[in-house]
Amino acid sequence: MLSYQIIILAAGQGKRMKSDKNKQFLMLKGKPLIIHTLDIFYQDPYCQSIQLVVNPKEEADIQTLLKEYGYQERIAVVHGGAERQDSVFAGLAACTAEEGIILIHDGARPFVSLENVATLVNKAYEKGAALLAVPVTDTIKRVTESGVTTLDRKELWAAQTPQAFRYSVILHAHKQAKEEGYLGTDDASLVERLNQPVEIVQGSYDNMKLTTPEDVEKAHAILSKYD
Ligand SMILES: Nc1ccn([C@@H]2O[C@H](COP(=O)(O)OP(=O)(O)OP(=O)(O)O)[C@@H](O)[C@H]2O)c(=O)n1
Ligand SMILES: C[C@](O)(CO)[C@H](O)COP(=O)(O)O
Repeated sequence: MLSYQIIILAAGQGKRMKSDKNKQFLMLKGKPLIIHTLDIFYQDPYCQSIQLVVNPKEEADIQTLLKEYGYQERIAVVHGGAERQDSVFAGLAACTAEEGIILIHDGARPFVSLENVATLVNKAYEKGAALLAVPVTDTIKRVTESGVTTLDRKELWAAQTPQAFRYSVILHAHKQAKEEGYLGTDDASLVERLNQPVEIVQGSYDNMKLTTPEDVEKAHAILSKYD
């Protein structure tokens, strides 16, 4: 098994969660969301280092949490930017070893399995870029000025994180996107637009991102399965 570095993103505003505090501080079964996510990678012996990207205004609260949960080794706190892509770029710039495999993961996805992470890392090593994704279960309509059409569901996958890359591949893709003013909704899309191969690794529907208040109930249900 190969080791990897990971960038964990927690510098967003969590606006869609409509909560009084940022979503990474939301308590799930007595523990903050961001700690649930960190727990996963802290127990992985193949995780060499963590760049935790945060909003500078929340750094003090994050540092308090890291101290409380004893997470101070192998972790560096980095300041994020206005867009998710800016935060990833800050994380990439802060990576210590500028080679090997780098994972990029949403702090708001606390249920990824280490089994899926291991498959993903191997695939990225082999192909340069890979992401976890799940087949879309809805019927998806494309709505444009010329009307409504139905996309072929067999071809549709919902992108998740982690997404994994050889460091040189993702750094180059981010630099190109920055230069050209391109803003993507994930990191794999920055590699795709350079016509470089990106592989899908089938993940789990449990690897949800907590985005809206309804997701908190779903997250509690997932956690209950492991009680
Ligand atoms: N400028 C940003 C924006 C997002 N993120 C992180 O990227 C992940 C996925 O983003 P999303 O769920 O969209 O989070 P927010 O941007 O915080 O949510 P919202 O769009 O509702 O404000 C989150 O863990 C979030 O903290 C980040 O590090 N920096
Ligand atoms: C990369 C990602 O997880 C894709 O699902 C991303 O964080 C999506 O963010 P969004 O703002 O909820 O599209």
